[in-house]
Amino acid sequence: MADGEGWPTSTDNPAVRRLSDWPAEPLRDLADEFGTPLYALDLDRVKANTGRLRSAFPEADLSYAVKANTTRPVLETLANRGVGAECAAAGEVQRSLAAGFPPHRVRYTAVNPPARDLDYVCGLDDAGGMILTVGAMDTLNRVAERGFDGRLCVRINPGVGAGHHAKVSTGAEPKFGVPYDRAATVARRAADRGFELVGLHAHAGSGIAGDDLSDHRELVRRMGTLAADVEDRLDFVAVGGGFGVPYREDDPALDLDAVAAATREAYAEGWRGGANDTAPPQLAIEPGRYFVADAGVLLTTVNTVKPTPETTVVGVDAGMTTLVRPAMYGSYHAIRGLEPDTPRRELVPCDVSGPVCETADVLGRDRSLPDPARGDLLAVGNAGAYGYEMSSNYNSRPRPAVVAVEHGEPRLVARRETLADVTRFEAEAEDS
Ligand SMILES: Cc1ncc(COP(=O)(O)O)c(C=O)c1O
Ligand SMILES: N[C@@H](CCCC[NH3+])C(=O)O
Repeated sequence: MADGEGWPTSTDNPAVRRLSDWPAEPLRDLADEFGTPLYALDLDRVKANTGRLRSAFPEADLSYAVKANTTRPVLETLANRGVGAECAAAGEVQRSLAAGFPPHRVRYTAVNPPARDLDYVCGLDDAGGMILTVGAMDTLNRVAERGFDGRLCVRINPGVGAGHHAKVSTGAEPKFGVPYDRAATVARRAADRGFELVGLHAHAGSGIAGDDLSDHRELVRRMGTLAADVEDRLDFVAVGGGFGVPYREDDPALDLDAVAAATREAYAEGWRGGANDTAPPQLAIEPGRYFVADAGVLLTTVNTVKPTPETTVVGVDAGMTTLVRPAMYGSYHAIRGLEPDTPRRELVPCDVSGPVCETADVLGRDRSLPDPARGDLLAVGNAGAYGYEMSSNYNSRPRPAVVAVEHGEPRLVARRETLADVTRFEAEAEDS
């Protein structure tokens, strides 16, 4: 592929990139060169998404929820643009530091943190300025036991949640954060114990849609009120991520400016409700999906076509071990045929199914695809977020490869696993 050719450019910055917007030929070239199943990531789109977040929220501190996609080029791209890293585990902290996020731009949000995670984070020599977010008094005690003397943030359970599925609505789930009515006390206690309390944090859930921002507003309002109740001067109030992207081809794009306006208004309302006439702490946001979802597609090859009385089953080489979201949440991902003659083929109702021995292993049900044939290449949309990241070795399936494209130039970022990789961590049988 020649430089800049074939891919929508980063200067072309529409609010959404749909699967139908991806040019077919460069995707076919990638599949030819790297094989399938293959995740393809367009780094220029990640940059464009970053630009849109920045212009909608110019006043906010912007972090990336690393869990959405931890591949090295994505992390490097965002670290180079001054975005912070919001991490959910020691491994994410390690990856973020290695990719160049300065420690003071890294936050570790510890949810029931395993001892090994706390040992790693509290023991970092070069952790200067890193922020540890705790969501329970018990976690605060464990952090204190390890002599943590860095910056601290308290995660709040705001009592309102939102999200595309109950399984990812976190805001009201007792597991996450200090209950709202105890939060000011816990925050004050942390400050009294000598911790440098710099922030408060909450996250409603993942996949907030634009048509109903009431829960998001309520969360932000409550956080504004709480910030005013905490006597210590805070640097920031993080109101999470969760900005949704359109998964169906005709879903409307999220109106980011409207989300930003609602966030701003609700924050000011909460802060003023606390009868405080000083400026509030800086707002902080930490989207994951929004940065990367539409920057990625999953390429997969048809290996079986089976007409049945109900539908045509289209067997492909990617499945729930490659992309688990359809099986896990019933999520919809657009699927498109990429063969040059697809426009001339008749549309056929299909189920696109993977190779795993589970009924849930269907990437798309009741889809209309150009009359499928063995060897056809298909693309699955919005695969940049929580795709490769949630892939697994179930059924002893090797994980797919990942390729990143920047200015039209592809480079392999994760090689395809082999059968030998699948058993590489097995302890050798002891000689008897
Ligand atoms: C604490 C926290 N912050 C940010 C995110 C990012 O969410 P999303 O990828 O939906 O923006 C998540 C995941 O839901 C999260 O748990
Ligand atoms: N993994 C979820 C979203 C993130 C949940 C983490 N809090 C998804 O694919 O939609």
